[in-house]
Amino acid sequence: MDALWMVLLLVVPALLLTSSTFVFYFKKCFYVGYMMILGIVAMPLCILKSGGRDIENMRIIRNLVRHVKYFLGLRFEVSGWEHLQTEGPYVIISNHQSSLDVLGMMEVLPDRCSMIAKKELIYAGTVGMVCWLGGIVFINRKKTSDAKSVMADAAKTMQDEKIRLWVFPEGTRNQKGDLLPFKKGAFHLAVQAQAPIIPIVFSSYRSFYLTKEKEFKSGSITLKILPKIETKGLTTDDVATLTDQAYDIMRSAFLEMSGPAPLLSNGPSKH
Ligand SMILES: CCCCCCCCCCCCCCC(=O)SCCNC(=O)CCNC(=O)[C@H](O)C(C)(C)COP(=O)(O)OP(=O)(O)OC[C@H]1O[C@@H](n2cnc3c(N)ncnc32)[C@H](O)[C@@H]1OP(=O)(O)O
Ligand SMILES: CCCCCCCC/C=C\CCCCCCCC(=O)OC[C@@H](O)COP(=O)(O)O
Repeated sequence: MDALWMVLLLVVPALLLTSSTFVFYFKKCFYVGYMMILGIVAMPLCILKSGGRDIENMRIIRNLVRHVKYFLGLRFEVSGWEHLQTEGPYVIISNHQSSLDVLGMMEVLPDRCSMIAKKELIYAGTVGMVCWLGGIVFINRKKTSDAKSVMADAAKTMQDEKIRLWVFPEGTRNQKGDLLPFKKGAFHLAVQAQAPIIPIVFSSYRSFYLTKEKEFKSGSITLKILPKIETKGLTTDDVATLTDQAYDIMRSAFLEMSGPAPLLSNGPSKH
């Protein structure tokens, strides 16, 4: 009987820990569960600091989230810090591979910067509530006219309240090894606010995080902050060119940092 318990208590966990599928699900569940717990901690702190929804709450969120990378075995290397030394409002754009991107965002998130997110995120329990408290702008991706009007309001707020917004121009998570064509919302936003765009490129996660293969190892992520793209004087007519310009710059940086894309059946096209 004792031997059976020995097997159950030592061998089974040892086997589980060497199973990459088990580690994958364990780390993912830990990430979601721990972020939910951090959400419980963040809520009262945000309410006490600002009394409700306020972009200043992002400082609390940033400070609370920054240590999570250690539990997941992730390291971030950031280059181009000087490009974030820009006064006033701007739009940050970055590629989007996974919800793990939140950890990288919190490494470099400037003051008075919130995000544009899909409206479904507000229902993600305590994380959703904290997103609301942090001033995240929620858009309905299925209704372009609604999303456009929310983003037009956001452009005005950026100017009036000197805030920055982070947008994922791919519009969805993507781990195909190349950037998806960019949606135009981020570029309309920057032109409407007459604010520069600061591109940030996350290197590929494929050396440590593979969703199909159920692998989640320790790994290192490079974040490259690129020089700002000015939009002063640009109008709606310039948005398509601006989108192409940002896409080309970010795609080159992504491929340079991450190696060439794996062969896809349909190669990337711009729009
Ligand atoms: C303590 C624990 C707590 C932790 C909390 C941590 C917080 C972390 C939060 C992290 C948040 C991360 C969230 C990530 C996401 O949710 S990504 C998904 C949501 N984001 C986006 O979708 C942004 C990118 N999408 C766009 O910008 C789209 O353009 C959109 C506005 C949504 C419209 O969609 P769609 O119609 O599909 O796009 P098109 O680009 O093809 O546009 C169609 C035509 O409309 C014109 N357009 C677009 N936007 C605008 C605009 N703002 N103003 C005017 N016109 C606009 C566009 O030009 C197209 O017309 P033409 O073809 O040019 O004629
Ligand atoms: C319906 C709820 C939305 C799912 C969120 C699940 C709960 C997550 C809880 C903890 C994780 C902590 C970080 C949360 C931030 C997640 C942001 C994110 O990555 O959203 C996905 C969105 O960019 C694109 O969605 P799609 O790929 O188009 O789908």
